[in-house]
Amino acid sequence: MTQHSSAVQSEIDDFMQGLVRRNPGESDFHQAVHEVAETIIPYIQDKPIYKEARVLERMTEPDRIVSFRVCWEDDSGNVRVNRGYRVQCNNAIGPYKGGLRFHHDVTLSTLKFLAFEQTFKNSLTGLPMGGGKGGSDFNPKGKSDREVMRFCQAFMTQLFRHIGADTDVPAGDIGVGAREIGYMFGQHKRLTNEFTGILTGKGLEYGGSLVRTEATGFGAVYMLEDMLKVRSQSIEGKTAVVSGSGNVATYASKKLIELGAKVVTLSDSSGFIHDPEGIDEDKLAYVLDLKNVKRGRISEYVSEYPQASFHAGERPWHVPCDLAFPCATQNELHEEDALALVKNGCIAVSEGANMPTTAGGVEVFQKARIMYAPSKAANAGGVAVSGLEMSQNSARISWDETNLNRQLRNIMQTIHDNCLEFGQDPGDDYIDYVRGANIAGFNKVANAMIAYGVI
Ligand SMILES: NC(=O)C1=CN([C@@H]2O[C@H](COP(=O)(O)OP(=O)(O)OC[C@H]3O[C@@H](n4cnc5c(N)ncnc54)[C@H](OP(=O)(O)O)[C@@H]3O)[C@@H](O)[C@H]2O)C=CC1
Ligand SMILES: O=C(O)CCC(=O)C(=O)O
Repeated sequence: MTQHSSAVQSEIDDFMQGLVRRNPGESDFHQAVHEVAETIIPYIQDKPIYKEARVLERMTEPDRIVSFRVCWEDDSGNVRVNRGYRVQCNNAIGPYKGGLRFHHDVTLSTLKFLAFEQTFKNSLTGLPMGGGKGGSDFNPKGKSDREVMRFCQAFMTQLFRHIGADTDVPAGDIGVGAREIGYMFGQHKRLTNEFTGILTGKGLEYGGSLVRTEATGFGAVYMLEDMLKVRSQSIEGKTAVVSGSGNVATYASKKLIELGAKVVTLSDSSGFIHDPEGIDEDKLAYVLDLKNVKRGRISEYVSEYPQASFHAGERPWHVPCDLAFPCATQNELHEEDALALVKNGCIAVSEGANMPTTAGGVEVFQKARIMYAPSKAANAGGVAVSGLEMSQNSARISWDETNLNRQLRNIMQTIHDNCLEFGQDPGDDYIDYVRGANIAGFNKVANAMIAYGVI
């Protein structure tokens, strides 16, 4: 962690006080902005153009937030009411772009932090995409397919007037996978009588892109592979601890297994499984079926594979490993977890989830000088392939898997190299990927905002 002069520190403190005053009680949003302010305010000290244009103040005030009632009927004919949102954070470099989250814990604070981080992440991909995020406090867990369908249709009936292929292109996130995207795309088509690329993560039969399903998890592993390469190391033979058992966790595990790592954990919100023999391709296929088809719990893994243990209500970070991949949700890796990882010899962390490590945890990693890739860089592969899905939809073409895999690999390499450019001090071989990602992401958005004048 860089020590700032007292003048710079007081500028950061003043900035954060103003942000907290304007956005009371939104702790996730404060956390995400604070991490950026800590690196961008020192960076712009000798760049008056950004300070005079108050670029950071403008970037932390979303362009627009829409909130709406979502009213639907459950299978018993009861009327249910949820709240839907779309946070359109910044469209300086392209249409708003970012996922939709359906989870009972969703609040405006969650979506504002996600939309803010998305703005930097999308800029890092090098593709023309602004930042947005949306969702609802609807919980798909335990709902029938018909209930999920009726909710998705009701949600899109409200959202459709705010999105468009050149305006705002949502996608999936927690609780929104292929099934939900299908229902929402179908409803949009019905409402508008248009077949356009207004969502990404679509099925391959109706405008989806190959490699999008795998992209976030694969990308997080590619990022770590590039970080290890700088230290002349590789993934082969390393033990990896992964959290989550959804889209990102399972495809990160798939790529890790392919590259010769031993993946020993997966988790969900009820606890984690530890398989000391390693989760191989067959076991992972079981998990994919369990989660995506049967919609079961990760604890069921131990009935199928009795050598594994289930740890109810716990997170996997105390299991010794070389590599850690938090791939479940925000703030799932706390300071004491980070201390345990470092103590047990973990050498690198790549964040598949968005902001999974608390500020205290990040400080532990940085003080220990282990390799640490923050989410806005490490999990950008998903939105990158979403950007490629948008390109394919606009051109009405489909690229093959080899082409898309190559583009994803190149984008992750470029993100890594940009972090390196802005994250290193002369004479110090430590790479601060947090600073590197923030500055590289900031530059493009800030320069576009300045080009537009005061708007
Ligand atoms: N999908 C994508 O392309 C991208 C996703 N991300 C981020 O990756 C993370 C995972 O997303 P994704 O895999 O798509 O989502 P999924 O819905 O497919 O899976 C989410 C996983 O996280 C677990 N989880 C959710 N909430 C909690 C919680 N409070 N505590 C513990 N575990 C929890 C879920 O368990 P349970 O089933 O018990 O809820 C599930 O295993 C999120 O942070 C998301 O924002 C980032 C970039 C792109
Ligand atoms: O693919 C997308 O547009 C969204 C991905 C996403 O939500 C994320 O990067 O957090």
